[in-house]
Amino acid sequence: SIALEHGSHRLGKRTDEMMQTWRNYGLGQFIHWGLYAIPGGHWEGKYYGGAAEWIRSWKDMPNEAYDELYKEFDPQNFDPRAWAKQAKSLGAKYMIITTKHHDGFCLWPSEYTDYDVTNSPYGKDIIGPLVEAYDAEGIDVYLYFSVMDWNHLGYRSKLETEEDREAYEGFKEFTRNQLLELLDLYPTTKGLWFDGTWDAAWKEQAAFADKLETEMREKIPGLIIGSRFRPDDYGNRHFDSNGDLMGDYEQGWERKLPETFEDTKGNDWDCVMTVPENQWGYHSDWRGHVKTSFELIEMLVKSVSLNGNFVMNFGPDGQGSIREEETKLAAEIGDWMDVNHEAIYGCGYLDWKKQDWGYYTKNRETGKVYMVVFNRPLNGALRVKTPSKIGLEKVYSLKEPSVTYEPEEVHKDEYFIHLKESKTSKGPVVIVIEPTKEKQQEGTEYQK
Ligand SMILES: COc1ccc([C@@H]2N[C@@H](C)[C@@H](O)[C@H]2O)cc1
Repeated sequence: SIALEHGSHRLGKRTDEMMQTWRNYGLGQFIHWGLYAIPGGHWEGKYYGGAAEWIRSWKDMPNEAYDELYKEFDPQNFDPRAWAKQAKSLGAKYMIITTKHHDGFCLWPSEYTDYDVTNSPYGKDIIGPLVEAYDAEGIDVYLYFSVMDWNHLGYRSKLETEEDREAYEGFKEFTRNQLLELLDLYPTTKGLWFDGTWDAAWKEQAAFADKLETEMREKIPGLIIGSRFRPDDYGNRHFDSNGDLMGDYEQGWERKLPETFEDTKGNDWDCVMTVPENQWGYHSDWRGHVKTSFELIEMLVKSVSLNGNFVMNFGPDGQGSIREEETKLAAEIGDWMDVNHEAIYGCGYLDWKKQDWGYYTKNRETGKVYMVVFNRPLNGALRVKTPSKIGLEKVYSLKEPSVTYEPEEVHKDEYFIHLKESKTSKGPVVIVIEPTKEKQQEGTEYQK
């Protein structure tokens, strides 16, 4: 292997309490909110087809016009307790909030820049009340932070001249100051979700990022930081030059999902997902495919079945309101979670053969197996193939445990479970299997 000073510092998974808690979340809420929500994907009557939070990079909108928007930021409808209550009913166990997106505007009162909420008409901290409201609902808070910062004069995407390098040193110090400031101001933060770290300039900062990550972890022991923060000695991110995972979990699944367990390399991971095809910040005119609650529930279940967390994005509008499409989805998904959360929280991958009817999840604590059925077979028979020596002790409906099933053994270690569930149930049906304990191989019995 290649000698690295700033590569992965840990082989294998973190097994501490905070990471176990993270692993068992299942469902999270992403919130993208900032100045970009004011134009909402339009400028001077023109429609912007890109991601709304990237409108500053649109040729039809001058940077100067965007950079004046902070003078209009006054979200009188902002109600953090309402947001937190909605997230609770959705069933989210954690929330990731954009403290600073690529535009550099800070939703918290930062000592290190004037480009923050205190200099907007709104004038008050946004992050603090959000952290408080979500903590009160028992939803863990994580802070999204973009290293790339279009507002800071020292930011560079690449370091070509001596002047670049000097300016960038100031930018690095500014970045460190802001991150340590965030952890001081919001000490109940459980982790950081980094973005904007693909630039060549940042990829040269292995030593700086490594030291800073260590400092942040010292400030909040157990802090959870994904693979997207630091580059290794050769500028490799997510996986170091030896192929080992950087950070505590893989942060590579943005608007896409792994297909197989092999795709996850057995690591912890999260998938962050937009409701439309590609809008994180508020866009007032969603075009193209908007996902239904069935699609989002399937992505959630698929994520959990492959040992990942699924983080659904919300983009509040410029006044601080959650749009009606997201409110409707939160209610629909929440209704399904009310009945079926046992198949999500604390669950993960089960190594039984994947079947066409849907996904298995396994509760890590109890060993209970959940069949989440998205595709009812025409013959109503759900095929289950277990590893040899594992039987199906008890099988019943999660929603109505009095509805039990007698599996029909159709081959060795292969069964049909004949669906009885009423077709009226909205969303996928979940069947619980309590598998028989693996029978001891002969001779392995310890002497009594
Ligand atoms: C270069 O392509 C992208 C795509 C999306 C992003 C940001 N990551 C998502 C989590 C959103 O914050 C999006 O703006 C950045 C660069």
